[in-house]
Amino acid sequence: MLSLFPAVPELPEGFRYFPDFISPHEEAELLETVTGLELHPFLFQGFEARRKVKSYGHDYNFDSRTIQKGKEIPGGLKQLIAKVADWLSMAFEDFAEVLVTEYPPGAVINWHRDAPPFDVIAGVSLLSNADFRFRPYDKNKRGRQHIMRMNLERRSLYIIQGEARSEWEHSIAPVTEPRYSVTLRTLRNKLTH
Ligand SMILES: O=C(O)CCC(=O)C(=O)O
Ligand SMILES: [Fe+2]
Repeated sequence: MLSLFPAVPELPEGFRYFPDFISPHEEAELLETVTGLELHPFLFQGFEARRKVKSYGHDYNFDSRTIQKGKEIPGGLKQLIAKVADWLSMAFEDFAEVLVTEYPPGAVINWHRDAPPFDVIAGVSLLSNADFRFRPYDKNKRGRQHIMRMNLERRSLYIIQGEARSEWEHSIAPVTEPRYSVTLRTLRNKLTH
């Protein structure tokens, strides 16, 4: 049963985790959609990461640090977006950006906070589990004991907002099996175009 009570109370404030947010059938349908998309290696300051991405709705450019209107959201993702919006009592349109990421075996996402223009982050995991980590953003508060780890299960949903968004960074350790994620993000300030 899905419940609004956080399943992982010891993780940072503002992080919520809901295992089995989608059914195996919904996961299979989403996998059909995401494996049919043309993803490209994530590029940052000329460095090519092993994970592949594609964003829809709006695009954040990491080099110019600006946000622009992007590609149309694929039909096969719309039901998921509606389900997440419903679950959070938000509107479909609140999710300005939809990011699809593919992690081939060995791929990671390094320590980061998501880009400043975004506000709430919702992540759905597909195909395999991941070793998801948090550490304080403030270097002075960091130590080995401050890394919090959790097993992010396939078909789960997580939400990052509040302190988990502003005071903590997150990362994913090298995956051992292929994994996909669909990340939905709201904007801090509504765009005028
Ligand atoms: O794959 C995930 O669930 C995490 C993705 C992520 O942290 C990001 O794209 O900012
Ligand atoms: Fe992130």
